[in-house]
Amino acid sequence: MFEKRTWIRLPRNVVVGHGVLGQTIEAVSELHLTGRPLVVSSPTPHDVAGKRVVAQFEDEGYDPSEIVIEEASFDAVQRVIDHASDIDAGFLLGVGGGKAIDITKMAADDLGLGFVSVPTAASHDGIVSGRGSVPEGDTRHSVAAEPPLAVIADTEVLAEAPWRLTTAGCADIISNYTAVRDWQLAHRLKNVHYSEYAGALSQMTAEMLVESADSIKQGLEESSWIVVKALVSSGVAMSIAGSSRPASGAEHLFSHQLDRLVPDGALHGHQVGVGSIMTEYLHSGQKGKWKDARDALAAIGAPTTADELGIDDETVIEALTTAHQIRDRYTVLGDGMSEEAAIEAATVTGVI
Ligand SMILES: NC(=O)C1=CN([C@@H]2O[C@H](COP(=O)(O)OP(=O)(O)OC[C@H]3O[C@@H](n4cnc5c(N)ncnc54)[C@H](O)[C@@H]3O)[C@@H](O)[C@H]2O)C=CC1
Ligand SMILES: O=C(CO)COP(=O)(O)O
Ligand SMILES: [Zn+2]
Repeated sequence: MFEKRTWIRLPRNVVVGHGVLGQTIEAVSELHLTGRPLVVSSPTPHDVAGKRVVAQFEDEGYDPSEIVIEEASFDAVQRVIDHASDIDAGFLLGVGGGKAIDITKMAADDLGLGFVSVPTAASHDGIVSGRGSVPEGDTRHSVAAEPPLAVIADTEVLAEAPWRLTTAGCADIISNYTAVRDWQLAHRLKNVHYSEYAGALSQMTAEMLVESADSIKQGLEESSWIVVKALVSSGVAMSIAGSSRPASGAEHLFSHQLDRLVPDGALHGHQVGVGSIMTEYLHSGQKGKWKDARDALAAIGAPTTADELGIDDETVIEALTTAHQIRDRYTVLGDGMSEEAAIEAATVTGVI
């Protein structure tokens, strides 16, 4: 008997391009969201976009409220939930980088309210996904949450963000290669469900980004356009899979572990990029494709070494040898790397 079922949740409106922040009300009103909007952001995104979003709602006769959060934590999610309840919010808009968007996504999910994603940086592929990612103690939670009903990605805003945020977004996409390899490995060894569509979409997204590397240049708004479309595509792959598997393998475990060891370390995308050079080596050996991963990252100006991440060699080795513990996700790291093997992988690939 045929019993397969799937339920793919996707945003209804994905609005990308020059000046689209000015269409926020239009994109939202099409969704029939009612009640008070709550605009959630972090300090800089509040200044570059959050204030404008609030002003637009005021001009249109809504009664918006705002809250600025400083860090990604379950406490921050709770503060947003409490504030939303106090003001009787009708829907939430997350304005900012990955952390502000994840916090808002998770709060809206808990409250059962609509959520709109307004990225101010093309720095990660959570802008569209139905996942929220929050650290807690020794672990990292990647929790299912309703994806945004709408995404409003203004390339004018994204292009004015510090360039390193855009190269981080590129690296988050380039890491899809190793994420998919880990997923396929887990499928073969552990019978983890693998979606051919999600895997192929994720891989193709990385290929298209790498092929466009020559057009991804600082100061070109076109670059934000290319990167944000890749981030949307990667987020859709996660939605199809119903997990972050297509975009998060051992290179992400490595990065999450670095976040614990060095809380104010490097950007998420940059860390996963460097991680993917090493995990590609673990998959395919010295003569394998790790150089392609490194060259693709170097071509867009993303870090390829521990030094460029600003993280010391010992911490990289500690993160590599302990990354498998951070969550129950089978990858090429298996049940852990020995210190000698980690040093070998990091040295051969030039990471340390
Ligand atoms: N839910 C999901 O599927 C995914 C979640 N993530 C999560 O996202 C987070 C990483 O996101 P990031 O954006 O890298 O970090 P982030 O949210 O900390 O932002 C990095 C910095 O950029 C600043 N910033 C943002 N926009 C700016 C602008 N226009 N101008 C000036 N500064 C600006 C922020 O204020 C912050 O200081 C991690 O927690 C990661 O786990 C990443 C990928 C997928
Ligand atoms: O960063 C992500 C995909 O790029 C999300 O992955 P996690 O599930 O590992 O948080
Ligand atoms: Zn990521």
